[in-house]
Amino acid sequence: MKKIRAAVVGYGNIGHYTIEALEASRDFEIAGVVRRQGDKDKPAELAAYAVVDDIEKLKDVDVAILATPTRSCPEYAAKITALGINTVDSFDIHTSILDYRTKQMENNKKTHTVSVISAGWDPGSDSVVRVLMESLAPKGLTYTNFGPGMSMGHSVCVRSKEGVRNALSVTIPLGEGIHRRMVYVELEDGAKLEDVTAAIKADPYFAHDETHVFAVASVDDVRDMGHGVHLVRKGVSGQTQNQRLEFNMSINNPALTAQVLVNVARASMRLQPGCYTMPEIPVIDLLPGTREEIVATLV
Ligand SMILES: NC(=O)C1=CN([C@@H]2O[C@H](COP(=O)(O)OP(=O)(O)OC[C@H]3O[C@@H](n4cnc5c(N)ncnc54)[C@H](OP(=O)(O)O)[C@@H]3O)[C@@H](O)[C@H]2O)C=CC1
Ligand SMILES: N[C@@H](CCCC(=O)C(=O)O)C(=O)O
Repeated sequence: MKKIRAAVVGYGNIGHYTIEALEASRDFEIAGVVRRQGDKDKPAELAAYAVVDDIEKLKDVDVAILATPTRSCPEYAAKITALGINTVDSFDIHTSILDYRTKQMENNKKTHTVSVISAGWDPGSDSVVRVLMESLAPKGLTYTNFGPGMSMGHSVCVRSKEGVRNALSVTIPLGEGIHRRMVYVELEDGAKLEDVTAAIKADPYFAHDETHVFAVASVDDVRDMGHGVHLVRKGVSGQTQNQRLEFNMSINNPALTAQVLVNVARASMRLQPGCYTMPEIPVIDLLPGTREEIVATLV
C-alpha cells in the first residue's frame, strides 16, 4: 500500500509530537520538516529527515500538517494549497473558524485540494462530541469545562507579545463553561509587567475571561503540558427530559493534538476537494485500514 507522504510545518510543541505520531502510524511516511531557519541547528531526533525552509524543496508531499501558531495558519494554508498540497491545522480561534473556512474553501476548490481546519481537540474532537451530544438530546444545554491545564493557543498568543520571552497560560475551570486564565510570563530585560498585562488582556484570546498575569523567573520551571476536558449535556431526547451525557479526558495536550492532526491528514486523502472542520468528516476516515475492517470490529 502506498504510504501518505506528510510534511510537518513548524517544529515547536505540536510539531515535535506530530513527528512522533507520524512515526507511530503505519500508513504514513515523513516527507520532511519545514522550519523558518531551515536545517540550521537541526535537532538530533530529525537527523533522518529533510529539514528545509520552504516546502517546495521537499519531494512528493501529499499533505502538510501545519504546526504553526494559529494566527499564521490561514496564510500557510493558502500558500501550500496553491502548490496542490492538502493541509491540516488546529486553528483555535472559535469565532473566526467560519470565516477561515469560507476563504480557504475557495482556495481548495481552485486548486482541487483538501484542507481540514480547526482539528485538534478543542476545536476538533470536542466539536464532534458536541455535535453528537446535541443530536442525542436536541433540546438542552452543553457545557465545555477545560482543565485545569495548559492552553497552548493562549500560551502561544502571550509569547507573541512584545516584552515576553516565554509564557504559560493555565486554564482554570470555574463551572458551566466559564474559565479563569492564570498567565505566567518570563519578561525580556526592561519589559514592564503592567504593559505586558494590558496587551494580554486586550487580546481576543483573553478579553472575555477573568485573567491574572504573573512574572516568573523561569517558565520552564512551572510548565506542565497536562490538560483535559469535561463536556456535559443535560437535555431532552424526543419528549423525554433529564437525559445526561458526559465526555471526559485527561491528556498531554500536544500529544493528543498531534494525534488528531495525523488522523485528519489521513482523512484528507479520502475527501473531495474543499475545506472541512472535524464534524464534517466521516469519523471512520480518521482510522487507518479499510472500512470493512472497521465495520467488522468497531461498529
Ligand atoms: N485546536 C486545538 O485543540 C489545539 C490547537 N493548538 C494550536 O497549536 C498552535 C501551536 O502550538 P505550539 O506547538 O505549542 O506552538 P509553538 O510556539 O511551540 O510552535 C509553533 C512553531 O511554529 C513555527 N512558526 C512559524 N511561524 C511562526 C511565528 N510567526 N512565530 C512563532 N513561531 C512560528 C515555529 O517553528 P520553526 O521555528 O520550526 O519554524 C514554532 O516553533 C497554537 O497556536 C494553538 O492554537 C494547540 C493545542 C490544541
Ligand atoms: N485550543 C486549546 C485546546 C483546548 C483548551 C482550551 O481552549 C483552553 O484551555 O482554553 C489549546 O490551544 O490548548
